[in-house]
Amino acid sequence: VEPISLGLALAGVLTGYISYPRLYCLFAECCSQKRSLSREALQKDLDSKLFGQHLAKKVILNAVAGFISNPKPKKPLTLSLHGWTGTGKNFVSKIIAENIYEGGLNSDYVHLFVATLHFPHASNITLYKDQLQLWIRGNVSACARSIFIFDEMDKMHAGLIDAIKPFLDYYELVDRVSYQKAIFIFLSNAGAERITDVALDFWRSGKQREDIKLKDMEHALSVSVFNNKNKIADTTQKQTKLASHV
Ligand SMILES: Nc1ncnc2c1ncn2[C@@H]1O[C@H](COP(=O)(O)OP(=O)(O)OP(=O)(O)O)[C@@H](O)[C@H]1O
Repeated sequence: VEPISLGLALAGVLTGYISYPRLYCLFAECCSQKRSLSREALQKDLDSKLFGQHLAKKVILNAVAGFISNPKPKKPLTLSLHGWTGTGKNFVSKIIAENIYEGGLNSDYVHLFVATLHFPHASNITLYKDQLQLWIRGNVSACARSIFIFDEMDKMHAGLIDAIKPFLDYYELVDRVSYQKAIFIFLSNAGAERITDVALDFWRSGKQREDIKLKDMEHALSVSVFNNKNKIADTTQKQTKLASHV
């Protein structure tokens, strides 16, 4: 085989490989999922890995599976997870990410922000706002199904939470970009005391933990948020208002 013909053939194959997305996606991570999310696989993961969180499991399974199977969601999926440290909020976010992208938290399409790490100085709030909005816009432009996880929401400046708000509404386009397929997950310790109180009340009255219904927790969270007129409560109230699933 002549070197020139061989070179041309190789170039042809490479061009075909790069220009044919499905083939390319066999070897590299792609925004369009390699496998669509399986409700059964997510349920299996939640059941086998996440313990003692029957309410979170149910809400997360229905919300995530329902959202991913909807070809035209009207707004992004927004989840707000509350609880004491070490109760599995980051853990369950990882499970969600892994069920959508093989790379999980390491995927190019999954972005984790930690309030105290990424936005430490209240004096830089204007800069953070601009950077965060540009980051979200850039990444959703590149991949509509981007996942953004915000940890320590209770420590996040309320102004920064306001900066996320425009992306979460029922807009078809914001500055020519659609955010309707994106997923936003907010994690915080806020409301944890009330959640424990409810669990303790159930235990004292001889009921099973699994008897706790979502409405019991929703009521407890809203009471704890609205009764506290401090800064943390303000950010928590904003957080729960941002989310369609708490
Ligand atoms: N409900 C749970 N089921 C199974 N494992 C859990 C659960 N909760 C926590 N873990 C284990 O503990 C580890 C720490 O939990 P995780 O980081 O998810 O807590 P967190 O709620 O996000 O805490 P923080 O508020 O401090 O961020 C997890 O990586 C996991 O191994």
